[in-house]
Amino acid sequence: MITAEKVSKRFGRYEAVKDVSIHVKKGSIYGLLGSNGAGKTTFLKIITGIIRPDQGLTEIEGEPVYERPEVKERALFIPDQPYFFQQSTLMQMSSFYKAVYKRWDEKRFQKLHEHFGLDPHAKLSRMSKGMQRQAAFILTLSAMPDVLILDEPFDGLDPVVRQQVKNLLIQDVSERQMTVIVSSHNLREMEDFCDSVGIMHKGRLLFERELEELKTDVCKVQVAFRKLPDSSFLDGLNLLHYEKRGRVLICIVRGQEEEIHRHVQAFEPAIFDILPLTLEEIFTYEMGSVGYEIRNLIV
Ligand SMILES: Nc1ncnc2c1ncn2[C@@H]1O[C@H](COP(=O)(O)OP(=O)(O)OP(=O)(O)O)[C@@H](O)[C@H]1O
Repeated sequence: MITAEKVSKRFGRYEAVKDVSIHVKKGSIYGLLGSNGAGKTTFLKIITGIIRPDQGLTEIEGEPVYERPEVKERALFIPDQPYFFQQSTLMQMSSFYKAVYKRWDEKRFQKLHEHFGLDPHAKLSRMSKGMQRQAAFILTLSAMPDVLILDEPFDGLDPVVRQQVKNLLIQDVSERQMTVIVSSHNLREMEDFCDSVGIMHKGRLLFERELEELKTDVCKVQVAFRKLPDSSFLDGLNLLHYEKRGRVLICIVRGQEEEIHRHVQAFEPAIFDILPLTLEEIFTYEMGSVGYEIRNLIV
C-alpha cells in the first residue's frame, strides 16, 4: 500500500505539486498520467523519498519514507534517465546493488542479463538509451523490491523488449504482490497495464479511479432525433463534451449507463447508442473540462 496525503512542493515561488493525495493498493499497478509539467516526476520523487515535501505525508506500507534507508531499500525508483556510476559496467553496478539491497537475487540477475543479451562487462555509458534502460530494469528487478516507482519507463524500448519488461513486472505484481506506480504519456499502453489511474494537471490531482470503474463511469452517447429536443435534454446529462455532426449528437457523459439510458429514451430518439470510451478519450475530455484542450495552432 502506498499513500500520499495532501502533499505539496514548491520550487521557489512555483508550486509544482499542490495538495495531492493518492492511494495505491498493495499488489496493484497505478498509472500516473497528466499534461507536460503537471508535477508527475516531482511527485514520484516525493513518494520515493528523494525530495522532501513542504507539506503532507507519504507512506509506503504504513511507514514514512524520507530519510528512512530501511524503507527505501524496499522501494526502488527508475527515473526517466537511469543513473549509473561513471565508467561503470553492469557487473560493477550489480556489486553495488548487491551490497545495498539485502534481498538481491544473484540468480535472477544472471538470468535476466543473459535473457536480454547485455554484456555485463561492457561500459554502460557506451550502451544505447534502450540498452541502458534494460540495464536499469535488470538491476532493479534483481533487487526484489516491494515497491517500484517508474518514470516514463518504456521510452526507448523496442516493442519486443517493452512487452518482456511488462510481463516481468506483471509477474512480480501477481506472484509477490509488488506494488507499482508508473508515469506515462502512452495512454494506449497504460490502458492494458494499470489497475487504476490518477490524472495530474498543473500540480493537482484531477482524480484517481480504478480503470474498470472509470470506464463504466464515463461513456459516449450517440443520438439522433427526428426533431431536436429542447435544452432540457442536454441539461439533464452530466456533460463533459458535446458536438453535433449533422443530425447526430455526440455527447461525452459522466454517470451510470442505466440512468443515461432512461434520460435519453424519454426524449424518443430515432437512433441511440451508448459506447465505452478509451483511456485516451477519457483523458482528453477530462483535461478539456479543466480548460486543457486541443486547439488548432496556426504559425
Ligand atoms: N528542481 C527544480 N527546480 C525548479 N523547478 C522545477 C524543478 N523540478 C521541476 N520543476 C518544475 O516543476 C514543474 C513540474 O515538473 P515535473 O518534472 O514534475 O513535471 P512532469 O509532470 O513530470 O512533466 P513531463 O510530463 O513534461 O515530464 C515544472 O514546471 C518544472 O519546471
